[in-house]
Amino acid sequence: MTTAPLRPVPEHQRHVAALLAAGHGPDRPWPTETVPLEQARGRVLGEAVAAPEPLPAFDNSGMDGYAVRAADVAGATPDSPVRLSVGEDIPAGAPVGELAPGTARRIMTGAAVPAGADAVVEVEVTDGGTDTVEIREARAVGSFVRTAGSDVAQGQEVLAAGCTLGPAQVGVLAAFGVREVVVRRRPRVLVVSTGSELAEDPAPGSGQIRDANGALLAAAVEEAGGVAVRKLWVEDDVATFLALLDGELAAGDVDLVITSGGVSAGAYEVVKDGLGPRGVEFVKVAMQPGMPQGSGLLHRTTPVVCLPGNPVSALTSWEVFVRPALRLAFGHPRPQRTVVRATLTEPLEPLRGKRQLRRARLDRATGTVAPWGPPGSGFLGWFAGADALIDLPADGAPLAAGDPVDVWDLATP
Ligand SMILES: Nc1nc2c(c(=O)[nH]1)N[C@H]1C(S)=C(S)[C@@H](COP(=O)(O)OP(=O)(O)OC[C@H]3O[C@@H](n4cnc5c(N)ncnc54)[C@H](O)[C@@H]3O)O[C@H]1N2
Ligand code: MOO
Repeated sequence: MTTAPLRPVPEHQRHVAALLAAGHGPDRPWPTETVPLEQARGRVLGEAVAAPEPLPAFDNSGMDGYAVRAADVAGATPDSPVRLSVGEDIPAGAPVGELAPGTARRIMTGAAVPAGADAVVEVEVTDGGTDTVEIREARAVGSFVRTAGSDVAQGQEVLAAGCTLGPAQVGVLAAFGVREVVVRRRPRVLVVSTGSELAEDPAPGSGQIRDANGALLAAAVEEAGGVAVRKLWVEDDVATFLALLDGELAAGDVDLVITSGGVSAGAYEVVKDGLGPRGVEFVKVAMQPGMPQGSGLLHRTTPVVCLPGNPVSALTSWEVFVRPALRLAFGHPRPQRTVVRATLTEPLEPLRGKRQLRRARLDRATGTVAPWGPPGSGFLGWFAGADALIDLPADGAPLAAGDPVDVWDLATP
């Protein structure tokens, strides 16, 4: 058997990224949809939002105290306070009139500053009076007055297209009375697990296992900002597999197909045997885990990425090839995981000829990283206890405890 050279990881990353971005670009951006504000958290904003009104909408008090004319209290000191008669209270939410010259009005935080007032004196430097008030310190014009538009001016771009909507962004939209938001449509992903060993029954029979990859990849899709439209299983039968894919794609609601299993060198490689003749490319990438990979277009339009079946290989391949490419395609502002430099807690030996991604635990406080479990691709239990991947370049010198390494922080949003 001849062996083709392994494809370098960056080359396959570019390949998958180009595949997923095909058909989208500045002229044909990812489609958008309108969702209620309550469902917008975590979504990518589809178009910029300009402030429909100033924020705050009216001059209001930043303190509980007294609305005054600064000139009326200009000479106030603790030894020589100024006494003013107190007009009607201004609680927050109350409509407000004017401030008569030479008087003060009690005002609460957030209440509208009356016309004529140009400063608020906080209650702490007064005697708190309700008929008259003794003011013990002068305050400059504008003190504790939050002027209209001082946060966001009317018409100002408050959120840029392509940002993600977290609590602060959702909050500012609510402050403007925005009820619906235009967001990028979540990429719709069909997840297909392959393998006759996968049991549908709760109790697998002899030689059978449960489908871990379906749930794992559906969760990965959702975590990346996509939606796993359907999660299916198919046995190792090429005709059944192809019929299933053709039927699913006919529904027209799938942006990407992810398969797992059936891509290596065995006798029953359903994915490779079924999709190879349809032009999907199967290669070996210089990576461990995740060496065998497939990618191409189904029906000339829908990208398919075929991941290896070992669960650790499937998830690592997802992280390295699919997640960044998918997020880039639909315009997520942070397609990549954060990569940090951290100090190894124990020695590691890089592989010859393959880049290796080792499951690890990252201590973000101390900047240290501990390999977590063996390097083999069957150790899903160990992966479940990890929160990072140590990225070891191929052919590196042996690393000692205390050496710095690149680490992908899987906890990054
Ligand atoms: N002779 C060779 N054998 C293998 C090679 C090779 O180059 N030459 N590559 C190895 C590598 S590396 C990997 S990775 C695997 C990839 O295998 P496949 O993608 O063909 O996957 P399967 O054979 O179907 O399954 C592999 C392994 O994973 C389990 N599996 C599959 N699907 C699921 C699932 N949905 N949930 C849980 N576990 C799953 C499956 O039972 C196998 O144990 O090939 C090596 N072999
Ligand atoms: O390359 Mo495979 O994904 O290690 O086991």
